Amino acid sequence: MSGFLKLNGLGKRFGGLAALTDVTFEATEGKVTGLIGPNGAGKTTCFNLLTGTFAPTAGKVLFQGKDITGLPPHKVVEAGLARTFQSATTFPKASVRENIMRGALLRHPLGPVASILGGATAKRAVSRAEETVVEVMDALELTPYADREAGTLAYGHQKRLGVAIGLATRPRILLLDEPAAGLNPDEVDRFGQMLTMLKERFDLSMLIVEHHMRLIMRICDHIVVLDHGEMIAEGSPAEIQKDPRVIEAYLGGDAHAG
Ligand SMILES: Nc1ncnc2c1ncn2[C@@H]1O[C@H](COP(=O)(O)OP(=O)(O)OP(=O)(O)O)[C@@H](O)[C@H]1O
Repeated sequence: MSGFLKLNGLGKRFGGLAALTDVTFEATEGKVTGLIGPNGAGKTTCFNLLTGTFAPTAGKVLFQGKDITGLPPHKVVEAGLARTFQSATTFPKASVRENIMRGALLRHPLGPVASILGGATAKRAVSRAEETVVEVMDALELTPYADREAGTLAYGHQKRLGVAIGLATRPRILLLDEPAAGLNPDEVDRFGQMLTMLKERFDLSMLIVEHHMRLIMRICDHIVVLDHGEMIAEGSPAEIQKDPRVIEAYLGGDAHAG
């Protein structure tokens, strides 16, 4: 099976609850794929299966031809697939620069021997990571806040830091989990422009879970819709907007359309 990021018959049960059933789609290289659906549809579960937080109970995940099903999170990152988080900062007491540096060192960890002995390889890895941090801070307009404690940043900047940490792992595909949640409409628009710019600048593919429909419709090339753990539609933004099953899922549920 060829393809970029392929989910094949993916399923997850939590005890008696089928959180995800037989989900099959592909996120294409160089494109932005949206994953949408009402609350409880299974979007976060799907992300957790892709990033190694949980192992699926059925199906496979293939990334660039390699079976990454059930790999632990650090192996998934090494394979080139990174996620950002809904709550932005992992280390609120560390500076913005240090937080991003942790991301940069995740993809190419120094390893215990190199860390202890230092040496040319370790120095090269650190200087490569430092270059990445500078580039990522610049792209996300976080350079002025480099030395600020991450936990003291304004909310919108914390969201950007969440993206920056994922981006610093130099992924081939970035998974964004509700990156615009809690932003005001102007901030959402700016965020959308920023994501489009990041995609070009870092030659990225993206898979994005988001409730802000305007943002999704504007930036996605392809959209997959889940409802009650099952795929009910996929297609272009124009196709999805007029799909009767999608309209019914949203009108019948308690989703907020943003
Ligand atoms: N760790 C877990 N243990 C048990 N049930 C879970 C767990 N994680 C998710 N679920 C259940 O799986 C279903 C799908 O949840 P999930 O969080 O994936 O949906 P979602 O589409 O991301 O929702 P939202 O838009 O509200 O974030 C829900 O019924 C949820 O209660």
